[in-house]
Amino acid sequence: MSVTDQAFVTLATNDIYCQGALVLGQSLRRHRLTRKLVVLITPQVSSLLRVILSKVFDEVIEVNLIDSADYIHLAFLRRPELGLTLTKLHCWTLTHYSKCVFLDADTLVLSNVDELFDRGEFSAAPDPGWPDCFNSGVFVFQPSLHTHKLLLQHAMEHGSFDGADQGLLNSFFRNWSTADIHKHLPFIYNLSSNTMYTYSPAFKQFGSSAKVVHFLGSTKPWNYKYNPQSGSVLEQGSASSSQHQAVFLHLWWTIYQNNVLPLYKSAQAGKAHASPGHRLCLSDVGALCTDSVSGVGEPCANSTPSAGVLCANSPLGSNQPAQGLLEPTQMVDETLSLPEGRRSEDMIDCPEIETPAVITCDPLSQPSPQLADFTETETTLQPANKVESVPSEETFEPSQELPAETIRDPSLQDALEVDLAVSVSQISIKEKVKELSPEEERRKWEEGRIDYMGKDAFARIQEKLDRFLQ
Ligand SMILES: O=c1ccn([C@@H]2O[C@H](COP(=O)(O)OP(=O)(O)O[C@H]3O[C@H](CO)[C@@H](O)[C@H](O)[C@H]3O)[C@@H](O)[C@H]2O)c(=O)[nH]1
Ligand SMILES: [Mn+2]
Repeated sequence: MSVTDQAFVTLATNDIYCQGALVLGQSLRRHRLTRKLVVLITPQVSSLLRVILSKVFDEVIEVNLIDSADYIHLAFLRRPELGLTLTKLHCWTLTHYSKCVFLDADTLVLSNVDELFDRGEFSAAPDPGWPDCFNSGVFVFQPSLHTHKLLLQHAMEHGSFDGADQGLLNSFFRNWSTADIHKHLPFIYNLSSNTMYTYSPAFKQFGSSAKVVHFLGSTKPWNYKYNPQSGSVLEQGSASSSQHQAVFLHLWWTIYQNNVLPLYKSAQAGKAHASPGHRLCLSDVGALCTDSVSGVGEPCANSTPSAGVLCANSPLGSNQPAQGLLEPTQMVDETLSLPEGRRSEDMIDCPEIETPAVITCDPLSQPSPQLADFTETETTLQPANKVESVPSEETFEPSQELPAETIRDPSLQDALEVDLAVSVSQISIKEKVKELSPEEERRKWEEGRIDYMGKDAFARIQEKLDRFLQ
């Protein structure tokens, strides 16, 4: 039974978080999806990723952070650090749905969660760090322009105690912890991956019923690398993960490999029809690199969104699935349900992306991956080269208050585009290193945005000086 006036909603403000949104979308499709799938994006998201998102989501809706005509703009001028926060709040504008479930792009759905739609606004699960507050990574809400307006007003008047949406929503829905126990979602609907090992016995007892896992915190699944041959997730740097978490990380990467990467391939196949500016290639060394011309910083109205991409400024009224320009070509398992109008015969294999014949650890093929006996999994975690890890500077750190002078208008933030490196033995998702013009470099320095760990590191500067002095 399909319910067209209810939806699962997520948010991705850049191409890196889009990877998470794609895995989340595909994980929802694996479990008898009966609601619409919606992703909110901002202008920073490249046109290539818009096309790919439109293959998984029924609606790809661009929301603009800055709208000079309304009070959001004014709010931003005063409280720019709430940028991402307010973007999440835009989900209340989806008034063509009667009820929605918001899921962070760093969540992964493990089984059908339709029963969440039986709950009312505002339902959420306790935050593991402070259980009298809810975690805003999974919540049930009722779209309403009135609530949206009240939330923005609240943001302007009171700010947010953690500088982000979770603090704001907790102070707005302040009686959540006491008023109605039905609005407390069980923890299994938002199982934070980093708490699994802080209370292991509980995880052992209840972990098998987990329905949504949340990779909360600064290290996201896409910060790891994956060896498709051995089925191992390669850990980066000093970040450690528990054996429990390893199973979920492995599941994330398996979905990424099987259900997301082929979408890039099909985008390549159809690029002749897509807007110019995309580049998707397999280099000599077997790396799959993506390139695109994104409408960075362009206002919604002036940009030319890809087919299937709606603008928040445009009338929202269509319940039609967003149809991309390209034929859907997904390499998925039979249980995966496709959006309306998409035929499973369209699925093709992806020969260039070399996948191993045997994946040694495939939790998807097990009856219940989350039930797996962890001592039996072959998932291994190995340290990976830290230099190649995704820089974490753009990662959302809720507790981290940025000094005011380094905060910029979020609509002007650099687009975070991805470099996918896919070889027989390794898949990695990296932020694309962009060559900046000397003017851009200078602007970055003047704004205090100095890459101390990277190209502006003292050792690099010294190298340059040495070369100059030779
Ligand atoms: O650059 C970014 C950062 C975040 N997001 C979106 O915002 C969500 C929240 O960010 P995330 O990095 O997932 O934050 P968490 O590590 O989960 O931290 C906690 O704190 C955040 C700020 O209060 C809340 O939004 C989260 O729900 C809460 O779990 C993401 O999942 C995305 O959907 C982006 O699209 N781009
Ligand atoms: Mn999150």
